[in-house]
Formats: sequence, structure tokens, C-alpha cells
Amino acid sequence: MRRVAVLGATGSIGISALDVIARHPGEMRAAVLAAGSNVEALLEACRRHRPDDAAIADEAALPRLRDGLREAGLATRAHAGMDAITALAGDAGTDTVVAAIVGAAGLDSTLAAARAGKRLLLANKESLVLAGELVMAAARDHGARIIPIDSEHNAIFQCLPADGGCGDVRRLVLTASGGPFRGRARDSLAAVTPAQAIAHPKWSMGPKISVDSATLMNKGLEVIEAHHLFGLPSSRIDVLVHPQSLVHSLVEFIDGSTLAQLGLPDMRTALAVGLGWPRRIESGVGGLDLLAQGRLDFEPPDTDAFPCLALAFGALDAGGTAPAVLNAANEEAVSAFLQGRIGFLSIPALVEEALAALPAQPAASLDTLREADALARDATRRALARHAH
Ligand SMILES: NC(=O)C1=CN([C@@H]2O[C@H](COP(=O)(O)OP(=O)(O)OC[C@H]3O[C@@H](n4cnc5c(N)ncnc54)[C@H](OP(=O)(O)O)[C@@H]3O)[C@@H](O)[C@H]2O)C=CC1
Ligand SMILES: CC(=O)[C@@H](O)[C@H](O)COP(=O)(O)O
Ligand SMILES: [Mn+2]
Repeated sequence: MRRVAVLGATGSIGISALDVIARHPGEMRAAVLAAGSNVEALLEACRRHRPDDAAIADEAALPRLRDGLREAGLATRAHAGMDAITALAGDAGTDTVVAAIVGAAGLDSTLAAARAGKRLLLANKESLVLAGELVMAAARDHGARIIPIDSEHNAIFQCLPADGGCGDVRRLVLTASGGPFRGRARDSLAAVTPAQAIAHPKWSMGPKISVDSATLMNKGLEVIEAHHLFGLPSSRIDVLVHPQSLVHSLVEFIDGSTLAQLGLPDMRTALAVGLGWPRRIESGVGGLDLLAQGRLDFEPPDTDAFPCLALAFGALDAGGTAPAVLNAANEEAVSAFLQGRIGFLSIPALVEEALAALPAQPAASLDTLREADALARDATRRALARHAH
């Protein structure tokens, strides 16, 4: 029986993971559920999946979590705080961790799961952007098996040989939907609203990643993520806009062959690959009817209208602390945009300012990266006033 910890259980990825797990009752169960602050959604998931442990990051929510579990007649143990979630990520009671907390808040639990040698279904791309070398080294040193869940990286994982080796790979091609503002000129984006930005044309996702898709920062984060997962330099990672979001990414090999993975835009496929690996298991997702879809289009990304992609390539090439600064500034800027405090075009502007203010330093340790993250957040929060509506 596979025993799975679902971190970020109340979010878009967490709910999809629980859906797949529930389709295989004899083979796997959700033994640990964790969330940030939405205690009622966590309780609902507990009632449905009856985990051994439930944890909420917001410590003030612990009494309600305890009461709700008792009212439901569940023996589930209640925990609170980020340290408790990190401990559960590394606890021997589970063999598999779905890392689906949003943002840098997911780093500690990702590292704990890697250090505990778990099967790590990694959706939390920010932990790789922030500390990719350390996460990959922890997985290597402790025998953890990282299976990428991000749809593009999961597609590449499926196209690579079974040992995951990239020796015969010429380049990776990450596909991008182009987001809700594809085809629009930069100036026309000044007044777009958070509601417009999170209305992704193809995927149903949480608000932060939806805004990242709209700015194309999501693809930039994914380039850095691909660099760490597959060990290729930025010069061998390309991005192609594919508005139908049916081809999830491509691998070009040295003999001229290109392999791609296709499927409907539903994250349960990627999660089923991770949960069932090396077997294929039922995910609840139907097949692809290419005749009904009609066409597959491709175009280059518009880096003038969407400068975040180039900023991310630049941060990857600068190395050291630069990706951590990029990620932290972006998280702060996206949060301010979602709160209606700044405009859409201020997101790339704030990230660019943070990268200029905090030039790349060697990323000697986790502490160095955490400090870069904190400095970038401070700098971005201070700069918000200049960008406020
Ligand atoms: N959604 C998608 O299709 C895809 C997502 N990803 C990645 O997966 C991750 C999750 O994305 P998504 O599911 O869309 O996000 P959501 O916003 O839908 O969900 C985020 C989850 O994280 C929890 N959370 C937030 N802060 C904390 C915290 N401090 N401690 C513990 N839990 C916390 C939330 O809990 P609460 O509800 O209590 O706030 C929620 O369960 C992101 O890194 C994203 O980039 C990657 C590819 C596709
Ligand atoms: C589902 C997934 O993996 C997302 O990261 C998705 O790729 C977002 O779409 P964009 O291609 O628009 O960023
Ligand atoms: Mn993706």
C-alpha cells in the first residue's frame, strides 16, 4: 500500500492528487494532509480521505482543526505550524510526498522529503528555482526519486529513457499556452485586472501560478526548473508557445528524433504518472481526440510584451542567488497585484529592479539563499510604494 502525504491538499494540485489516489483504494491512501490556513477545506478533505495526520500552517487554526476532526469522529492527529508540516514531509509513516504547497513556503518540506529518501512528486517549482542544486543533491544523496509533476517536466520525464539520462538529448522544448493575454501589445496590458489575469485559457490552477502564466514568468520559472531536473544549460532549453495546451513539451534527441507527450490539459494525468510509476494507472482523464481538436499551432514567445521570460533566462545564466531573488521578487509582486495594489506591468518592473539591486552572489549554502530571498522581499515591498496605483 502506497502511503501518500499530500502537502497543499486544499489547492488545485492537492485536490487533483486526492482524486487520483481515491481511484485506487487497494493500492494507495492519503495518510497525511497539509494546508496553509483554510481549515474548513482541510477538514472536508479529512472527512473524505480519513488521513492519519492533518496539519495546518496557521497555528491559530489548530483548535478548529482539532474540534472539526473530533466532531467528524476521526482519529486523525492534528498538527499546526510549518515545522510540523516539514516534520511530516520527512516522517517514515509515508513513502510518497506530493509537494504542492505554493511558493517558497514549500521549500523546507520539499527538502525534508528529499532528505528522507521519499518518492517526491514535485509540483512546487519554486523550491527548485530557489534552491535547485540543494534539492537535487539531497535527493541524490538520500535516494529520493523526484518525479516532476509540472506538466511540461512530467511530459519530458515521460519522453526520456527509463534511467532519466539526457546524454542523447540535443534540446528540450517547453511549451507555453501564452496565457490569457497572448497576442496583446505590451501597452494594452497596463490596465488588466487580477480577474482577467487569473482566467487561464486552458488550465484551472491557483491564483499565483495563473498570474505567472499571464506574465510568462511561469515559463521562466519552468526553464530554471528544467535546468535543475534534467541537468541541461539554458542554451539547450527552448520555449515555444502552443495555445491549445495539448502538446505538453518535447525532447529533441541527437539523431533528429523529437518525442512529445500529448494529452488533455488536466493535471491528474501527470499525478497518475507519479503515483503509479513505473506502471500506468487510471487517472480519470479521457483520451485525446485530435480530429475534434483540429489543429496544433506553435509560435515564438513575445518577449517584448512579456519580459519575465527573459528575466528568468538572465537569472539562470547569472546563477548563484539570482534565481532566488527573481522568485522572491515575483512572489511579492504577484501578491501585490492580486491585492489590487499595483498594475500588471509593475510585476516585471519590480522583478527587474530587485535583480538590479541585488546582483548575483555565489549560492554557498541554504542560509545564503534564504538571505537573498529575504533581501529581495524587503526590496520589493519597499519598491511597491513607487508602483502603487
Ligand atoms: N495548479 C496547477 O495546475 C499547477 C501547479 N503547479 C505548482 O504547484 C504548486 C501549487 O499550485 P496550486 O495547486 O495551483 O496552488 P493553490 O493556490 O491552488 O494551492 C496552494 C496550496 O498550498 C497551501 N499553502 C499555501 N501556503 C502554505 C503554507 N505556508 N504552508 C502550507 N501550505 C500552504 C494552500 O493551503 P490553503 O488552501 O489553506 O491556503 C493550498 O493547499 C505551485 O508551486 C504551482 O506552481 C505546477 C504545475 C501546475
Ligand atoms: C499545468 C501546468 O503545468 C502549468 O504550469 C501550465 O503550464 C501553465 O500554463 P502556461 O503554459 O500558460 O504557463
Ligand atoms: Mn507547467
